[in-house]
Amino acid sequence: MKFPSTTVHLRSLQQCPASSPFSLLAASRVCNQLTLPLCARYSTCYAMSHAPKRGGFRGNRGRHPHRPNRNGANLSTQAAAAAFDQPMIAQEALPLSAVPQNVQDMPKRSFSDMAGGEVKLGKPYSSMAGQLDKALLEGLTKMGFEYMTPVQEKVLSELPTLSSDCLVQAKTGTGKTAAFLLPAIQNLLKGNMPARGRVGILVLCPTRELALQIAKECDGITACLPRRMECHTAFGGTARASTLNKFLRGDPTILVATPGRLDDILGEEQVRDRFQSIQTVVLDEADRMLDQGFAPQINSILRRIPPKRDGWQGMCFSATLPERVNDVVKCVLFPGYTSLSTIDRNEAPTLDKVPQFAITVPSIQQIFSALYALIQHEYEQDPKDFKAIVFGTTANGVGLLYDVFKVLLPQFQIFELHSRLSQSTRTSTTNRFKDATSGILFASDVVGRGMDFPNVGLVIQLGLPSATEQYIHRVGRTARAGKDGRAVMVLFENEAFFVHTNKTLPIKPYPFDISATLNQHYPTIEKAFTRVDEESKAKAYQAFLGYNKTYLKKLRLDTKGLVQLANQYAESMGCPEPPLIEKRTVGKMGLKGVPGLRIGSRRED
Ligand SMILES: Nc1ncnc2c1ncn2[C@@H]1O[C@H](COP(=O)(O)OP(=O)(O)OP(=O)(O)O)[C@@H](O)[C@H]1O
Repeated sequence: MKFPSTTVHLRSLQQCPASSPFSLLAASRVCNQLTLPLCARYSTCYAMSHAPKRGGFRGNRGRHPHRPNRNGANLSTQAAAAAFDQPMIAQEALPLSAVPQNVQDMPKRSFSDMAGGEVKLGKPYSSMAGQLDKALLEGLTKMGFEYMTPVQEKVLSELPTLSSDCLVQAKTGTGKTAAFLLPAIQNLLKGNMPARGRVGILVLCPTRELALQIAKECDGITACLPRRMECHTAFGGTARASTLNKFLRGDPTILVATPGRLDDILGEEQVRDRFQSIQTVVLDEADRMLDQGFAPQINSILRRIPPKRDGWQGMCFSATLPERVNDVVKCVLFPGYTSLSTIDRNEAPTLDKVPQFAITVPSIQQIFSALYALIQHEYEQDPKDFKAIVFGTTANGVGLLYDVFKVLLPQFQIFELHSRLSQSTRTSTTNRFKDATSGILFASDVVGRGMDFPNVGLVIQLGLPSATEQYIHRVGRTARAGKDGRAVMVLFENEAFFVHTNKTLPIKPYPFDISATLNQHYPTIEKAFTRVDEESKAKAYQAFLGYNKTYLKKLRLDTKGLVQLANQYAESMGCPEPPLIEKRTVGKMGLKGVPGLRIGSRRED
């Protein structure tokens, strides 16, 4: 294990019984709280213990401290060592008798509470008194945000002014949302508040779920302001008229929107009028917002709101900022903008503490049994509060996984989230999975970026992610806010190139050989598929063809090979013959005349 080499000024050492890592951590927290007001410089007291033989203290996922840690790391030591990046000047830790008996009495959700080690402690928010409005600080306290995360600290202390243009990169789950909301809101509070009914801050993000999540965090931050600051949302999948009505009748000082719906409602002059006092435009998941999919809508939005030269602030945030982004950010950032990053140039872009693995099976027909075996194995290793996300490649593919795995794994609470569901179902499932202590979510990329599902300990990716960045964001659904997590890819032979071509990603072969168990699962899986609707299989088959058609070269396949592969996939779903596919669809996919397809209509006349 690598420890940071920063010099540590150890001023005081307090010993406590080795058998009690909880008390140890609690003592260090109390020490931190007591020393806060005393120190002009930031000071921290750290917990460090000899971990039990095979593992260590697992952080605040609520595990028993003596349970073995599957990652094999001594986490309490790791946490303390990582935290050693900060000088220690605590005068004296308290005797253990002074530590509250119930660790849950401690402030919740503070990164300093988390023994994960990756997210180092930042300055306390209380040190921002005078720079951030008192009511905002109160809101943060209520949310349990006691210390700044590194990206929050960087943005709040290194931006030339709180209204400066910036491009900011920080790893997934490290608090970027508050890092852009705080300066933008503070900027309004210091005299730039728009008139009633006008938008002061516009946040653009790629999905509806993320828009709701950002709005919720915004409401938390502004909760203690003496005058309510309304945060509205605008996204597709909801009635346009009611969104518009709410927006026009309300006082949307902050608007969080997805590009399509905003572009649509900006067609109304009344709506455009509301943007005349805009102060800040944020692109969250900026690389996604500026890619070819969204760029036309973003450009159209930017043409309809006051021009950049009017002086509004542009903020672009993401965990992934590939080079190509620099060419396009100029639509929202003026030259000379501030670039901030908490990620070292040579560092892997994923969280260091997430062990990442890949399982490669020889044929596509083994993919379902491999996933089944993997989930079972992971669960057996760590059954308490088992909460996982399984990403599939397409909405219909995910729908199929949900259908079969709810039969295969009746002991779990199973969820599905993808674009083929109604918006109300998507919203309620998102909320239920956020609140769930355990369960398995089968998801498409609608929740691949930005979404914060607390305590997800495992992310599985089945098949190829659409890009390296997407892989990184999906992995980032685990180990958020300083917690632990693991990530596993399940690929078949032709897809294995992903691991070899992405050398910067620390993906290792899965440490347990599941291949021996695959055969024994076939009958169970076969049986489960008899309970899955044929239409669900047909849709998944078609989606499989469409998705993999875009990767033909990388998969080292021609169109004939692709159809053969899809037919094997259908066979593994228990289809006696390949599902019918409409002539029109075959044409659209560019598969006209390819042998192996069964052309015809599935609709019963
Ligand atoms: N200072 C803080 N103290 C405690 N918790 C925090 C703090 N800042 C953020 N969080 C929590 O950490 C989690 C992750 O934050 P957030 O969603 O903003 O991360 P992110 O960097 O935007 O992630 P992604 O790259 O996936 O979009 C959330 O639950 C958030 O409420």
